[in-house]
Amino acid sequence: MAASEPKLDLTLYLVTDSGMLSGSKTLVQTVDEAIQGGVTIVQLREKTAETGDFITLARKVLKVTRKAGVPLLINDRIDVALAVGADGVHIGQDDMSLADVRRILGPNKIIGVTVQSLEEAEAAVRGGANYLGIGTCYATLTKQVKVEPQGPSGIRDIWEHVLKLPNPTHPIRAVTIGGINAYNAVHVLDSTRTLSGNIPLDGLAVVSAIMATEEPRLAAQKMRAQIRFALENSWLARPHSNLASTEDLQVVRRAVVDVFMQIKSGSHTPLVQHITNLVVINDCANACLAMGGSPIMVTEPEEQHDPAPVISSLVINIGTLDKQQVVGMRAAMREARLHNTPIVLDPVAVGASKYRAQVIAELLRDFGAHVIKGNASEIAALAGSEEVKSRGVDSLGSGFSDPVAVVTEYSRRQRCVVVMTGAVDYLSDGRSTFAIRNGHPLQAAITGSGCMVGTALATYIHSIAHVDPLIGAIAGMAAINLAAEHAASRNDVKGPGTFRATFIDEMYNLSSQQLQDEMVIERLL
Ligand SMILES: Nc1ncnc2c1ncn2[C@@H]1O[C@H](COP(=O)(O)OP(=O)(O)OP(=O)(O)O)[C@@H](O)[C@H]1O
Ligand SMILES: Cc1ncsc1CCO
Repeated sequence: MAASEPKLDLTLYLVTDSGMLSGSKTLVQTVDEAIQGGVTIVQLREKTAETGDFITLARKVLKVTRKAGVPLLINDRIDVALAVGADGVHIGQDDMSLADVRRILGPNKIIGVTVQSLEEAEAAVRGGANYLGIGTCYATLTKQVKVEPQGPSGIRDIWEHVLKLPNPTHPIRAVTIGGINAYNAVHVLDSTRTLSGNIPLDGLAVVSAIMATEEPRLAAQKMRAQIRFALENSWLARPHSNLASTEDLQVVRRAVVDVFMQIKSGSHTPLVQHITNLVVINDCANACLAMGGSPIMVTEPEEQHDPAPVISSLVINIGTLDKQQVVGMRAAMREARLHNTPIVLDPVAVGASKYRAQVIAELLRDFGAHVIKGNASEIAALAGSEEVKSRGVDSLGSGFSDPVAVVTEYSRRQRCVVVMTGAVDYLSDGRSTFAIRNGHPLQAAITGSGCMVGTALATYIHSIAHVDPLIGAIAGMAAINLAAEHAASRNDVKGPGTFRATFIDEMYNLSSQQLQDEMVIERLL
């Protein structure tokens, strides 16, 4: 590329659509302000414009992009790109072939290609595309799509595939497109990281998130902040779980006790939002308080926005699911994602009905979670295993023959911490896997002991930026199980009823010294 031409930076890629403009600003103003807010590359897409009008518009936009040193690509129309001297073009599968476009534009222009399958992606890379627009991530009104939205995991499959191609002639870059906004940006970037190597996409492409707002500069700034978080601060971006992955178990134990101490000492009181089931809601609120957190059970969809900035962590538990509750869960998870608030997902009885399975699949596709916690049958249902069956909310039988492989593999696939409860609890972030051998059979004799584990995890994993989710999860799991052991050993506990009340007392009484001395933890991977 000639020195005077702008550098290809795909971090925040704006695709225009003049049909979406809010009315108060022209397309040129919108692009200008969006660039000031942090857009790094612009594609002018005018599907219905007459050639002359398209060229006039492209010249005006080019002035703005050149001033900012940002590349301008023209969608589909090689003639328009040539006429105005744009920096390149973006083509789809139905447009002129990549080889022809390259021949016409020469080696120095940027050519991007929309790809929707492994085959299309491979062909575009082999044909010398400068970048791929991998789509469609989510359903959108912007463009009539012929292929079903693939969700982040489908996008990741394509990204992973192209990065594995032997001997590419140039570095492979890619963005994804389709329904991306500031709410899902971090989730999309996190969950499209390759399974081998943890390599993120180069950026995200947006249309309506910027074009349809009154404040394109602000919208672009928000997107940039989210992309920066995902690429630099999300726990998947950090040299991940460096604490949990140290060989020295003493280091892990100390980190766990530190996380516990922060809450116990009162130096931090996490505000733990729950949208949980009707059976356990009161027990979970009391457990949260007893551990040093502050519970807040906000469920109404319209009410999710206001408290969101001060929520420390969010528990989503589908125990007594109803349609209206799902709307509230979606609104809460959307806000949590915007604020990078850790989400603990408890897929209660997910194997019991197709409805539950569908709700969980959609929540995971659209928002993901930082922690998924379930008993063996719930994890089996999610991971697509037939090995462990459920009966209602309970897991049947003795569990998996290889629980470590199951939790580790599922955690890798979901890009989150997975906690599988039972007589032995397994916790994994996909790289390190631990067992916790604390707890008491009386926990299985009261309802909601699994749901209270969700509360405990969320209480200790109160900040994605400051707490390693696996360390926080170990702290929550060990603390609640030690409380159960202490309660069960008391003379005044005569059975499940007195155990239930005493269990809360012992969560309140547990000291960091007891955690340190009595936690039975084993590294399995
Ligand atoms: N036999 C046992 N020995 C020790 N701890 C146990 C035993 N059974 C369950 N637990 C503990 O109880 C807690 C809940 O785990 P469990 O697998 O029973 O959850 P669950 O089936 O989801 O519960 P629920 O549906 O009642 O909420 C975990 O902390 C686990 O360690
Ligand atoms: C019994 C029960 N049914 C739905 S949720 C719940 C609480 C334990 O998971």
